[in-house]
Amino acid sequence: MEKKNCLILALDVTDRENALRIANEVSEYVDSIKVGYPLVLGEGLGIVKELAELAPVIADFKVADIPNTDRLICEQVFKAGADAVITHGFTGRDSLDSCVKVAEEYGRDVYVVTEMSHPGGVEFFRPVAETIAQMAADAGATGVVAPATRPERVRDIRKIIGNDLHIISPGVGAQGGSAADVINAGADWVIVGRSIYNSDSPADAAMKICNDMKC
Ligand SMILES: O=C1C[C@H](C(=O)O)N([C@@H]2O[C@H](COP(=O)(O)O)[C@@H](O)[C@H]2O)C(=O)N1
Repeated sequence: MEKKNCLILALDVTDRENALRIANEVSEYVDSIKVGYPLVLGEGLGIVKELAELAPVIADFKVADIPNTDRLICEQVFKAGADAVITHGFTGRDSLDSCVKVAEEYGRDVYVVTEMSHPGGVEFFRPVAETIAQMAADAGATGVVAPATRPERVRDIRKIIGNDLHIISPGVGAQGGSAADVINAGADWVIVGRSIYNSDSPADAAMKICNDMKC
């Protein structure tokens, strides 16, 4: 993913028409579009290829199964046209290796969740987030997901993974995180959904976030 504006749109709408409208409106401001279960369950995996015409697509399926099932999921994700996949790390090194292997076969990217951004993210992820981050680095993942709601955790995780891996950071706006603060803490991109797609002007909302970050 080329870094231009440091902004990833989390397109968590559930209908194709709205998704394509918003994606077209903000495409000049976003480096990537993250698509997850809400849109894919609503419209099918075909939406990935349509959106990939506008920007690289990150498939956020939080892949978290045994290695063989992870392999099958990642193969479908990349065949559908996604440039990257988001996986969990708590399922262990063998499952992550399976995702990374498929990504390497397709020349695509893998991002690993370390600590989630919502309040519950500290209950079980907090104690293992650094271990998962180190595993992601050791396994050759492209990067990790770390919480914009806790910029200090992004600093901690950056110390673990060094500067070779990317940090993509959700939790800006609707969850209370600041785009500028988390970029200053070491994130490479922020992931923003509701503050953009629920705005009366998604393009203006995206532009303002980009201006705030000055990345
Ligand atoms: O810890 C995580 C992991 C996960 C992710 O990015 O992998 N996300 C996703 O990031 C987006 C934030 O949306 P909004 O809150 O701006 O509307 C949503 O698509 C969430 O599913 C998090 O919010 N926190």
